[in-house]
Amino acid sequence: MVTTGAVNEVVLVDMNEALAQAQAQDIAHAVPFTHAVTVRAGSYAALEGAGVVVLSAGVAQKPGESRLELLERNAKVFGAIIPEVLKAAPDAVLMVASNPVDVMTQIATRISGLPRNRVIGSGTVLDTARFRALLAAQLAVTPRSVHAHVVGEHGDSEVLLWSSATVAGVPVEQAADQLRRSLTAEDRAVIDDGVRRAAYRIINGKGNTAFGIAGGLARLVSAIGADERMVTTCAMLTDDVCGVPQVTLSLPRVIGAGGVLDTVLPNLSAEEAAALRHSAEILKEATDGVERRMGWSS
Ligand SMILES: NC(=O)C1=CN([C@@H]2O[C@H](COP(=O)(O)OP(=O)(O)OC[C@H]3O[C@@H](n4cnc5c(N)ncnc54)[C@H](O)[C@@H]3O)[C@@H](O)[C@H]2O)C=CC1
Ligand SMILES: CC(=O)C(=O)O
Repeated sequence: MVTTGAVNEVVLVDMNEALAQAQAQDIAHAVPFTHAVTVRAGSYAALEGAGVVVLSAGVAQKPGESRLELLERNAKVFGAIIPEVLKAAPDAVLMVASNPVDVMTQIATRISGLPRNRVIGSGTVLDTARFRALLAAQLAVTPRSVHAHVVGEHGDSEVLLWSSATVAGVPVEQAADQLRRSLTAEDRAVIDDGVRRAAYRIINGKGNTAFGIAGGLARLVSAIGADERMVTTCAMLTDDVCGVPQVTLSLPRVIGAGGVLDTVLPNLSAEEAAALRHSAEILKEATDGVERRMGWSS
């Protein structure tokens, strides 16, 4: 957020106050090279007046662990922090990054009692970026010129929408022919694996992922601040996804002042629709289970 100038103030809150102080100082020392942003650490009270509060507290995956395995631990953390956040910043948009992000977004929606469009999960904003980056490299164009989306879970069951992926409005298979680049079934399988397994590979190599999600969160925050009506994939509690009711997952959403303003359902092939339904069912089961166990079922 500091490097993009998306905001004019960043406050870091963490139960490890020394860590928050140290991170705030380190980040503040980059400010002279970037934008006029104030960066400081503080208590929950320091969030007063915040336009967006990013929730990234909790535990992260260890090498080999899936996102869904973090569920119970992070649900308890959200039970503790969300009331504190809302006491200080009752008008903020909540942006959830903690994993498993789709389920955590639904939990945040329930605990906060806020309208669902004010509780956004980063969801597949990162997977969509990974898809665009890998597809762009394959086609030798810049990622910004590739329009392609990943929908469903931010996790193992996510769905790469190949059927609607385009460059200059041209379906990617045809674009690849015109650009004299290979995009065979094997190439597509490598890209699919590169997107779906990216977090596992990065966590194996460096212990966490940080820069990609930071880029995605900063982009979402700036779209809210500038009331941009930017369309990007992110997660929100949704009435019906391919026949699965009341499930939180990612679809392309219109982001502006106040959070999610609208949703666009892309055209799906029969295979993509079946995969999205499967992803929705996995998330529905995980969310219903944790809500029951935590006594939050309505
Ligand atoms: N949505 C996405 O695409 C991504 C999500 N993540 C998720 O974000 C979360 C954080 O990841 P990292 O920053 O790598 O982990 P981390 O372990 O470095 O940071 C988590 C922080 O939460 C704090 N914390 C824990 N319980 C707390 C509480 N009750 N109150 C206040 N602070 C508390 C800890 O002190 C720690 O500093 C994880 O769940 C991770 O899986 C990480 C990267 C990408
Ligand atoms: C950690 C995580 O969710 C990611 O990098 O995709």
